[in-house]
Amino acid sequence: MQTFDPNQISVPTGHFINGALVGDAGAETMAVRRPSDGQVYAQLPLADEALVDRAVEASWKAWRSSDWARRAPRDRARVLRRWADLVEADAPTLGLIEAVGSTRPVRDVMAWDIPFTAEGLRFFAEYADKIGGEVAATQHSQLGMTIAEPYGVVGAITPWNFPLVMVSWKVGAALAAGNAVVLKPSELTPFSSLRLAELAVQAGVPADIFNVVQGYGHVAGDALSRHQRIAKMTFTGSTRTGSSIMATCAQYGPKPVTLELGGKSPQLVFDDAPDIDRLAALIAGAITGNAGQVCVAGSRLIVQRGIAEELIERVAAHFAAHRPGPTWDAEATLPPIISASQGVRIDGIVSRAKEAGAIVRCGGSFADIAAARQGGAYYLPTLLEGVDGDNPAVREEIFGPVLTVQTFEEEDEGLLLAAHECYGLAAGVHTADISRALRAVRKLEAGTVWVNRYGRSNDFVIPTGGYHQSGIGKDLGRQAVEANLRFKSVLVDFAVPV
Ligand SMILES: NC(=O)C1=CN([C@@H]2O[C@H](COP(=O)(O)OP(=O)(O)OC[C@H]3O[C@@H](n4cnc5c(N)ncnc54)[C@H](O)[C@@H]3O)[C@@H](O)[C@H]2O)C=CC1
Ligand SMILES: O=Cc1ccc(S(=O)(=O)O)cc1
Repeated sequence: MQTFDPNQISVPTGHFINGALVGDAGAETMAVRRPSDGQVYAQLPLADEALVDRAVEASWKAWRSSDWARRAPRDRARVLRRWADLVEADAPTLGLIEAVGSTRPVRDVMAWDIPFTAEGLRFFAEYADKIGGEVAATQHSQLGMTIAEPYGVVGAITPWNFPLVMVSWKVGAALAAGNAVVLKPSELTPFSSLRLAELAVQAGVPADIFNVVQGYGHVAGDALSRHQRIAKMTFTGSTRTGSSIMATCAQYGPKPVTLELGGKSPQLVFDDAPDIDRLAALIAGAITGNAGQVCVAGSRLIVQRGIAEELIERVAAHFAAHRPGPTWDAEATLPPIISASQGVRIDGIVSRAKEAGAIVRCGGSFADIAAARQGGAYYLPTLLEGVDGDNPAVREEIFGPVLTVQTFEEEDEGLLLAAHECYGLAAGVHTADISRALRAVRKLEAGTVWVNRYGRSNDFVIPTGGYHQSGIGKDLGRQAVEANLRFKSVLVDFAVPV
């Protein structure tokens, strides 16, 4: 059953500058495809350096001349809350723009992405007046203090896997702290952020305080990172691109970066893990959700031998039960891969994994369904056994529904397997033994450790971010707001006669 007709959805296109959609007559454009069936559904103007400069200069002028940074934080908070309300009210439009152009099934967009976008904005609104400077312990004739101040214009570059949610996390934190933002969304999912920007203006965000430029990463994203008026960059995406942005920020600044990057997150399961049925569903869901296109996807199952076969069998049964299909198919449970080339990349890693000894327990190929024959890419949930730490499927971020399995006998052996040579984004630990769980929490080198659960709740106060090559800094939490503030030290000598 089809929940909406993708051919009936029209999307806003262009850049968003000075509170309105902006075309760019004569500019190069790109055909944007629906991931679900590979069909071109809109054209996107591509920003060059001059367009990026125009958007950033406009934001900088607005930041200097409007009262956005100077008004009481609670007044910014009120605008963000209104924005959140508009996002929820606009779900019938915003949600369909998101679902038609991304890998997010419309059911999930309405139940998760829209509420998470709105609640994320509310969370940052609540923090707007909660973070301040401090009074220092100085001699009594002096007053020493720090004052929290916004940076100015923050540059944000976001990925395609959760287009709306990622934008709300980056932009919400920066605006709450009193910054202006110029956003470059992924060129693969560019449109929902335009609608979000329209709603921001309706909510009362002053013109040019939130601008959006569209285009390729190596052109528009690079121009944004290099721009002299961009005081800080925040990015989510691959480790490779994050490193390149950081190098650019060092060369053209230096300016600070927040980077939320790749992962290869382990699910460490002990023999005594509670409720094997629930656990199997959780392990399967953590790698098939959004077809594995999640930075914190639980992509490596590391399981103690006593429970291994029973768990693997149940996880494989969940995998086999999936029904791939377009984001508008009400019965589909597995969404598409974002693009044909990403599909080829996933299949390439699986092929190399097999050459290196991996045994395919299930999946291991594209799904042959009608939407795939039209041009969508669907990869079957894949379970790979017989892998060691050198196998490409264990080492490389796949960003698809591919789970590797490794088994162990002793706790230390399991913890050793869970450690990855470069990534440290998230980890799951499953055991009924609280001491063992806490030992694992201490030993795992990961930015987030979930015990007997996996994945985010709506506790936005818990930050997300990686260790090692999985990133620098945090999205969400108090830390995300702090990362959008700089602290000025002030010392007043009031013993001086004036
Ligand atoms: N951590 C996460 O949530 C994500 C991780 N990835 C990983 O990255 C792999 C490749 O996917 P891509 O879409 O190519 O990721 P990417 O990291 O290259 O792209 C993410 C964003 O960065 C921009 N970008 C690309 N090159 C840039 C540059 N030189 N300067 C500034 N901005 C630039 C893109 O336009 C997009 O907006 C995936 O297979 C996956 O492993 C991808 C998306 C999200
Ligand atoms: O892929 C992006 C992403 C998804 C979820 C989370 S978390 O569950 O909040 O850690 C973080 C990033």
